[in-house]
Amino acid sequence: MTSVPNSTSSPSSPAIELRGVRKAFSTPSGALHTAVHDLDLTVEQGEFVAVVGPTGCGKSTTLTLVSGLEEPTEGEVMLSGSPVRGIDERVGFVFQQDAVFPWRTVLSNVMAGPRFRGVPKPEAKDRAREWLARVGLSSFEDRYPHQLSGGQRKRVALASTFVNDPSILLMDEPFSALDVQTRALMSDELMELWAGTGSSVVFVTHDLEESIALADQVVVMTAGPATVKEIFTIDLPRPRRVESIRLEPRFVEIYREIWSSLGEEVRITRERGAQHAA
Ligand SMILES: Nc1ncnc2c1ncn2[C@@H]1O[C@H](COP(=O)(O)OP(=O)(O)OP(=O)(O)O)[C@@H](O)[C@H]1O
Repeated sequence: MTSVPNSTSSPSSPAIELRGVRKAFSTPSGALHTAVHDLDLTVEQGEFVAVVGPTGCGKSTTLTLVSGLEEPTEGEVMLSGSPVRGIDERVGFVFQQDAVFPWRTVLSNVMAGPRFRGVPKPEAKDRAREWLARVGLSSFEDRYPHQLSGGQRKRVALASTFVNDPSILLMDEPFSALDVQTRALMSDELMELWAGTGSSVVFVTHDLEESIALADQVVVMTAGPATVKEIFTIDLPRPRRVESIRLEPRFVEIYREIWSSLGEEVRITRERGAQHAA
């Protein structure tokens, strides 16, 4: 997989654009399985977009296409106006599993990205320490990942991503392994870290409350193979705090609206599952 420099980017183009995208995988039996089809999606520069949809519909596949880890079978994926060709240095990832090196200290983990990108060691260390301070882990820099809590490991993963100054951030259920309270705290921290970076975020989640609390737009995908069913603009003011905003009447109203769209797709997926089981 090649790493592509960002010399052809255009600041006026959308950060991410998928046009008429289809992705089919070949299955072990030799058949083709279409994961996403007719997918058109635009994420503007600096926008936070959450993607929700029933299980197995194609949300992660959509992210892997944007990341350059997979190529579309049909259609185009563009980042800042230029087609995606392999993994792009402008893109940062945070997944459900913590992408940390278990044999490296916290500081060394956060320095890894800048070092890989050729930043001299003293500067990489300064930048890593700055981000560790932002995520409240300055006094943990000499620990190893196994000596941290799940929330702390997630903070290391966030610091390790933000330290590379990504213009695009792809997040695939990053907080789903955490307990409910830590999850809400991490969402608040993510919003604080993201504010002012100008980066565009695509955040995949199963949690509709989380998606509304975080995003500018919530994209509802259909039962698989996925396409975009509906896009909801979240007109809640920022800054937001997850625990208080979810009690606001407007939040509850938005939740109902989106659930009436998403719930239908979830039912379709469940019924299909029941038919397979029958
Ligand atoms: N590499 C692959 N080879 C074959 N099929 C795949 C591959 N990756 C994904 N799929 C299939 O494509 C479909 C979409 O998968 P994907 O992981 O994108 O769904 P998802 O919406 O992220 O699921 P979940 O919500 O459960 O995490 C599924 O039916 C899955 O089995």
